[in-house]
Amino acid sequence: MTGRRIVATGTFDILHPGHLYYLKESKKLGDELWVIVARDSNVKHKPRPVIPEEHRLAMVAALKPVDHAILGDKIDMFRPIEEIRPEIITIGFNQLFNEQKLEDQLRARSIASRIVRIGKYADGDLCSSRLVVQRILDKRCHDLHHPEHKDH
Ligand SMILES: Cc1cc2nc3c(=O)[nH]c(=O)nc-3n(C[C@H](O)[C@H](O)[C@H](O)COP(=O)(O)O)c2cc1C
Ligand SMILES: Nc1ncnc2c1ncn2[C@@H]1O[C@H](COP(=O)(O)OP(=O)(O)OP(=O)(O)O)[C@@H](O)[C@H]1O
Repeated sequence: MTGRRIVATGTFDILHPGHLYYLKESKKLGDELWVIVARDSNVKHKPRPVIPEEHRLAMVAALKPVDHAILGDKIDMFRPIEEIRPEIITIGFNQLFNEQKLEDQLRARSIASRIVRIGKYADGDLCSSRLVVQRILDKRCHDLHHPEHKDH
C-alpha cells in the first residue's frame, strides 16, 4: 500500500528556514512529500533565479522532510500532478495562486487533489530568497566601498 502523497512547489532559489517550515508543515499532512521545483524558464513572476534549476533541485532533494524532488514540466504544470496523483497540494503563504481556481483547473483534468495553504514562518526576518540576495548585495557593496569597516 502506498502512503498519502503530498505535493509542495516553489522556486527554492536560495534556501532559508521559511522553506524548511513550508516543507515540514506540508509533510505533516501525509506520508510521502513530493516537491516540484520550478523550471528556470517558468520563473517570470519575479527576478529570474540566481541558482540554476539542477542545483536548486539537488538542494531541495537533500532536505529531511523531502521524499522525492523533481523538476517541473516546462510547458504543462499539471502533467507532474497527473503522474504523482497527490491527495493534497500545498500552496505557500506568498504563492500567487487562487485556491478555488486551481481546484477547478485540477477537476477539469480529472485530478481530485485538495489545495491546502500553509502559513508564514513566524521567525522570518531574513526568510525570503529575494531578501537574502538583497542582503548579499548590500553587505558586499558596503565592504567594497568601506574595506576599513569589514566584519572580518
Ligand atoms: C500544482 C502546481 C504545479 C506546478 N507545476 C509546475 C511545473 O510542472 N513546472 C514548473 O516550472 N512550475 C510548476 N509550478 C510552479 C512553481 O513550482 C512555483 O510554485 C511557481 O513558480 C511560484 O513560484 P514561487 O512560489 O517560488 O514564487 C507548479 C505550481 C503548482 C501550484
Ligand atoms: N518565510 C516563509 N514562511 C513560510 N513559507 C515560505 C517562506 N518563504 C517561502 N515560503 C514558501 O516556500 C515555497 C518556495 O518559496 P520561494 O522559492 O518562492 O521562496 P521565497 O523566499 O518566497 O522567494 P522570494 O523571496 O523570491 O519571493 C513557497 O511555497 C513559499 O510560499
